[in-house]
Order: sequence, then structure tokens, then C-alpha cells
Amino acid sequence: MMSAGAGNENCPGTNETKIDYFASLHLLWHHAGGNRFTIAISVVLAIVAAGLELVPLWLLWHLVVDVIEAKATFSVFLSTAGFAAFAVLAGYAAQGASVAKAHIAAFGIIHRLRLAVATHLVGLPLGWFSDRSLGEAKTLVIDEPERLEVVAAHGIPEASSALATWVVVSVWLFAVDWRMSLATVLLTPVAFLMIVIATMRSSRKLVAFQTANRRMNASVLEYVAGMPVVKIFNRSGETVAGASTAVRDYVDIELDIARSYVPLGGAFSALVLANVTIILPVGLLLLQSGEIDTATLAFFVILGAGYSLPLTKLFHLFQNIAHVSVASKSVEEVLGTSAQPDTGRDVTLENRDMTFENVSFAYGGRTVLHDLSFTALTGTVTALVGPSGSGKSTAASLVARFHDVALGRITLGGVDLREIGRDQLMREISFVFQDVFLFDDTIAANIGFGKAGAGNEDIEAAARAAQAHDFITAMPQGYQTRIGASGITLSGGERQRIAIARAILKDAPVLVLDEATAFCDPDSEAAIQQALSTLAEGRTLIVVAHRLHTIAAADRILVLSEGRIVEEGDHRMLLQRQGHYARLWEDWQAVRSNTLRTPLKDKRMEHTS
Ligand SMILES: Nc1ncnc2c1ncn2[C@@H]1O[C@H](COP(=O)(O)OP(=O)(O)OP(=O)(O)O)[C@@H](O)[C@H]1O
Repeated sequence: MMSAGAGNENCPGTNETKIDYFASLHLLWHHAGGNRFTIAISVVLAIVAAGLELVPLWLLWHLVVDVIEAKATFSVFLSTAGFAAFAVLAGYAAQGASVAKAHIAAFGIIHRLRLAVATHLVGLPLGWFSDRSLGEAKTLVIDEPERLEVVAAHGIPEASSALATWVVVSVWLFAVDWRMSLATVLLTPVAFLMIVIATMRSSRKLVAFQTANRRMNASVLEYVAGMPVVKIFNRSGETVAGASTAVRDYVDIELDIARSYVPLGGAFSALVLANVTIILPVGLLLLQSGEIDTATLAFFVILGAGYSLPLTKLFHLFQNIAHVSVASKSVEEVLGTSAQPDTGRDVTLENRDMTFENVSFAYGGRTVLHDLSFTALTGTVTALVGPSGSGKSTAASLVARFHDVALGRITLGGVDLREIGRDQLMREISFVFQDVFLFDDTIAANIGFGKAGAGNEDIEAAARAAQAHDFITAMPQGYQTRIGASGITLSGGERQRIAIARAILKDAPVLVLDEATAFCDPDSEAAIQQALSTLAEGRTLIVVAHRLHTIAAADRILVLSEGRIVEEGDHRMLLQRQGHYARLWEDWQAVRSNTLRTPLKDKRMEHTS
């Protein structure tokens, strides 16, 4: 029935057994824009360079003919060398220009593609991000597009020039003598059959390769990120073993691919060079029977011997296209994931009442919220409490459209959230999470992020309200202190207070706090609560809390259990009822007055005795 969309999916592209071999080309084509023209120029230059490479061979053939006919004078040698040198230099220049153009186009395409993925991600439901690791999102924006470089900057121009050279030389050979040409091309189809089989054999393992690659990356990242836990629990041996197994699996699949390719790939290289073993006997027979002259034989030996060799570049292009296509498919799938529908409309809201009407919600088919109905009224504080896993955070997240509900609806000011444009909704709602995200920037910039164009006084006022001003000014650079990646140089409570300051600065009509003061010390927490209750005037506050004393003054408390509202009322009323809330409160009181040395059970007995 209802669904969370992305839910528990694995990373896209990993579960497929069929490969779309041309996914990388589709992706390149769709995101090339103006770079298509640059690629075309690069291809033309590569073909010119390949043509110029043939000039010395042509000159050599003429020289050999002159030698055979005893016409080779010193000036003939000199002019041949001069022209050959010129052709080589011009060929290098054309090749260099082609490579430069191809790289400009490739990096342009990668840039466009990264922007397209990043822009698309902005439109995805916020829940898409909470369902995935940071590494996965980073891979999609940075690493996968990067892989197209090998196709755009190398594969396409090199393979086009190789193909063009091969076609031109074939026509040339056939124009000179069709019998000798047949002798020259005889082995080429056999060589290609080898390479097609080799490519098909190795490509079948590409999905496994990609999966092993991802597993290795994830495992090594986890190993590094989890180092403190690993050391404290003295489990480095097992964790290293896990990471090294992932690395070994990756190496195994690499070797497997190489093993399935190398023998036939080697046969291909041998066969394309073996033309001469056919050219010479056939040529000598025709020469003896007077069908061809020595100059023609020399022509085929010089030009025909290695003429299929450039086709290896074509083969490498196919291999790269197949290899990169597995990664490109993941990018295509993300780009194909429907963005969260956005009406883009600014609507008039009567008030800021947030109403859940028979809302049910599931993650990947598992229903975690059942038929929730309540209204968080403007100017009041509504608290969601309940045991761990009862659905509090999920309910709060739906308010900001982390996911869309498929059953029931949520309205703000009487308007379905899905009808309100995303920009307006984001202006209306501020969210403070338990796991705060801060930018690797100054404290002022992190707080100021809450409101574009906020001045220093606004930032300071918000910091004061969030009880952050004192610890900020105690720092050497005050508000200009840089706090490192994710605010690593701050304590958990300090990070939370900066996030609260940011939300206070945003000054949105609806504020959702999900365990926002969990890491704050009791004094700061009390002061923040005070600041937040002042802030609540005229606003809608929805608070998720385990620490029940923080919501005792809430206007309305909703008690959730297994995704259902089992009780509601204010603190006094709920205590009198002696139901779920009263039990939660009692447990909470016991926990607060408990010490690590006194088991909770004993403490409860003390209370009742
Ligand atoms: N992204 C997710 N994908 C799948 N299941 C999820 C996801 N997030 C939460 N859940 C599941 O949904 C249920 C409700 O989780 P939720 O986090 O909303 O509970 P909670 O009451 O806020 O818990 P806590 O107090 O421990 O934070 C839990 O069973 C949880 O395992």
C-alpha cells in the first residue's frame, strides 16, 4: 500500500545480471551539449593524424620502388626523409590537438553530468538521502561521471581514427591488387572473432566486478571510519580480515576477468601481426607467375603487414564502453528516479496548523505508522513521545516531506503539503535533527546559513537564544572560528546549540525539533527550552523527545506505540490517566535519579516501597 519510495534498496545497478553495454554512450550523448562539436573536431583531427602517419609508409614504398628501379638518387633520399619528417611532425601536431580537444570535451561533459546529478538530487525526497550512505551519493556525483573520461577523451577519437585508417588502407590495398588484398585481410576476421569472444567472456563478469569494487570501497571506508570502535573493542584482527577479504575478492575478480580475456586477446594481437605470413607466400607465387611486380609485393609487405593493428584501439574502446557502462547505468537510474513532485506554487495559508489525517506510512513495505490523525495547532507545542522505534522521528520527518505519504494526507494551514511548492514549504519549516550537520566553515557562516543575508547582530541574537554565545566568544576567533568537517572541533552539545541557533535565525513558522537538546548540559538545556517556548509564540512547534522533562510543559503530548497514537493530552492529564505516558514518565524519573551502580529494578522497588 503506502511506501517510502527508495526504502531499503541497494545501490542501483548492483543487482542486475544484464548489462546495458551502451549505457555510457547514452549518458555521454545526453549530457554532451555543445561538447558534441568539440568531440567531432577531435575525431577529425585524430583521423588527419592517422592519415599523416601513413605518409611515411607511402614515401617508403616509393623509395623502395625507386631503389628497385635504380632511380634512387641522393636528392630522392633527402626529399623522402624531409617529407616523412614533415608528415610525422604534422601528425604529432594533429594528434596533440585531437587529444587536447577530446579532453576539453570530456571534462566539459563530466562537469555537465555532475551538475545534472547534483541538481537532480536536490529534487529527490529528503528521505532518499537518509536511506543512503554519504559514500554512495558521493560516488554518484563524483566517481561514476569521472569514468566517462576514458571513453570520451581516449576511446572515441582513437577508435574513430583507427577505423578510418583501416577503411582507407583497405580501399587503397584493393585498388592496387585485389588478390594480394584478400591475402592481407584473410586473418582479420579470425582475429576479430577471437576478440569478440574474449570481450563477451570478460564482460559477463563486469557486474560482479562492479559489486566487488563497491564492496571493497565500503569495507575500507567502514574500516577507517570505525577505527575508534574497532580499537576499543580490540577487534582489529577481524575487521582487517573483513576489509582484506573484500580487497582479495576484488583482486580475484580482476584476475578472473584478465584470465578470461588474455589468452584470446593475445591470439588477436598475434593474428593481426601475422598478415605477413600469408602476404609473402601468396605474393611470391603471384610474382613468379608474373601477375604482380616487385613494387606491388613491396607495397603489400610495407603497408599490409600491420594494417589491422590499429583495430586494437577499437577493441579497447568496446572494452571500456562495457566496463564504464555498469557505472553509467547507476547514474542513469538515479537520473531516472522521479523527483519529488513539486507544484512550485506559493499558496495562501490560513494559519500554520499542521494536521495529520489518517496517515499511514511504510518503509519498503513495512508499515511503521498506522492511521495517525492529529493537529499541531499554531502557537502551541506538540510533543511526540513513545518507546524507541515507535515512529516519532518518522512522523516528524513527514512534516518536511522527507517522504510523501501514500495513504492519508498531511496539511499545513489546511493545504496538502504536496500542493505547497517546495521552496515555500522549506521557508515555512525549520528542522533540528539529533544528528546535527555542520559545514566545514566558521561558526558565523554555519549559523548564518539559516537566513540568507543575515547580519552579525542577527547571528549573535540567535546564538544567544540558543545559549551558544558564551562558548562561542570564549573561542580564540569567536564567531570566526572554523569548526572543521561536520563541526568536529566542537562537543555534541555545542554542535546542537549551533544548529538550534541556525533554526532560530531561520525564524520559520513551523519548527520541528527531533531530540534537539539531547547532548546539551542541564543548564543550557533549561535555557534553550525557555528560548524555544518564547519562540513558540505564534508558531507551530513539534518536538520529538525521549527526555520527558523537556516536554512536560507542552500544550499537547501524543504518545506513540508501534506506530499508533495510544494516548494524548497534556502532562498532568496523562499522568492522572495512569496509562502509557505515566509509565514512561515513571521510567524516565527512575533513570534520571539512577546511578550506574543502582540497577533500575532496585530503584523502582525503592519508589514503590
Ligand atoms: N530509513 C529507514 N528505512 C527503513 N526503516 C526505518 C527507517 N527509519 C526508521 N525505520 C524503522 O521505522 C520504525 C520507526 O522508526 P523511528 O526512527 O521513526 O522511531 P522513533 O520512535 O523515532 O525511534 P527512536 O526514539 O529510537 O529514535 C523503526 O522500526 C525503524 O527501524
